[in-house]
Amino acid sequence: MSIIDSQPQAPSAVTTKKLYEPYSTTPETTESLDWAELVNLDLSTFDHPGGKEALSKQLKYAVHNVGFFYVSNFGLSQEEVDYQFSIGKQIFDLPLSEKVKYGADTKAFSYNGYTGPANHQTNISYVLDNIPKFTSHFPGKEAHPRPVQDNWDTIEHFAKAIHRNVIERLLVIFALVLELADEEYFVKRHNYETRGEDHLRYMLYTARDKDVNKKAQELYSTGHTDLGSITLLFRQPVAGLQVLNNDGKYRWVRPVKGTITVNIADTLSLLSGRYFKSSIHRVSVPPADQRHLDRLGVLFFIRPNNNVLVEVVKDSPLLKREGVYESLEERKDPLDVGTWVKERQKHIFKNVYDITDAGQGKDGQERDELEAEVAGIKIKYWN
Ligand SMILES: O=C(O)CCC(=O)C(=O)O
Ligand SMILES: [Fe+2]
Repeated sequence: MSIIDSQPQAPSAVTTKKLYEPYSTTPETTESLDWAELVNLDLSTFDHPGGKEALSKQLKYAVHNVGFFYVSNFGLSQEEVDYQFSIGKQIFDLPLSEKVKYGADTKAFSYNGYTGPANHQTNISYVLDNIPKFTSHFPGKEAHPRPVQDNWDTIEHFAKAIHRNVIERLLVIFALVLELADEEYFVKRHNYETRGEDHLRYMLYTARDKDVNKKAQELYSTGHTDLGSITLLFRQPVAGLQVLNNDGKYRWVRPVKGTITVNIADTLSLLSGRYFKSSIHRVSVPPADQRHLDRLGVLFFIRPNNNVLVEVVKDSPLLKREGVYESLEERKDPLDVGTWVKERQKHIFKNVYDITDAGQGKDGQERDELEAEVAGIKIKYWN
């Protein structure tokens, strides 16, 4: 044996990974469900000559009419994605007493940290742990439970790779759809180092009893739109997510291996004069062959930087042709994203979580579509 072979191995990212078994993959449902037909953007073509322009053509219909799509070939291996699920599983396997030590400050309407029973007195059907951007504006790993602390560097690498490989590319594609002269228009407004309330979320829906599901009208989460720019969903093959189609019916969004499911959210929609569709979606109890399974997700909620104004992008030839500028309502006082996000989070905590969150709803209450005005902007939500 050579001297080199007998040297102790320096700890590396790979040895750290061996701390956990990969999250076991679940068989797909065998039920025939009414699946939504969504486009898939192959991001490996982005840098080819004419690649991003072709991708913007491919996405044009979906951003206006559907609001949901997939992306594939985003430069991270399946192993790296699976590992994120392992971290999520380790977090939720911790005893409650451990998780609540890192609870989100829900009184300040903050999302960052653990939210679940005991630090938030609602009937929510899921638990989550949110991690903000890896910038100096937020506390570091000490603010998160042990599995996050132990994997801090891996999570940071993952989050930043997603920003570079997926978010920034999609933001260029959106600018191309709007035919903007500056294809970096949205990228500049989502600068990683600038303060923003983006977060990575590990999220778990625990399988529930038949009776509880019935009381909750067979839903894990009621219809809603997300409030940021876009949401990315890494998914296990447990069906549940549904998108409201233009025909007024919910369709299932199939979890497709090797892809990320993406949906457009309210703030990006507002920046486009509501031309981009922020889709209403919800989470159903899974189909019969999967409803005994816990459902774990790894999600990214992306938002523009806090200092960005919530105002419609000027000089888009597409928006001009579509008559979007003519239909806009004047806003007198400017609104920045930081204020808008805070007001929306407050609204969600007060009106959605505290009144009826999806989990179990309130006895006998209908799930109504409601309208409200938050920071002078009309929104819809569902009880
Ligand atoms: O769990 C899912 O599939 C979707 C979750 C979702 O819509 C949300 O957290 O906003
Ligand atoms: Fe959502």
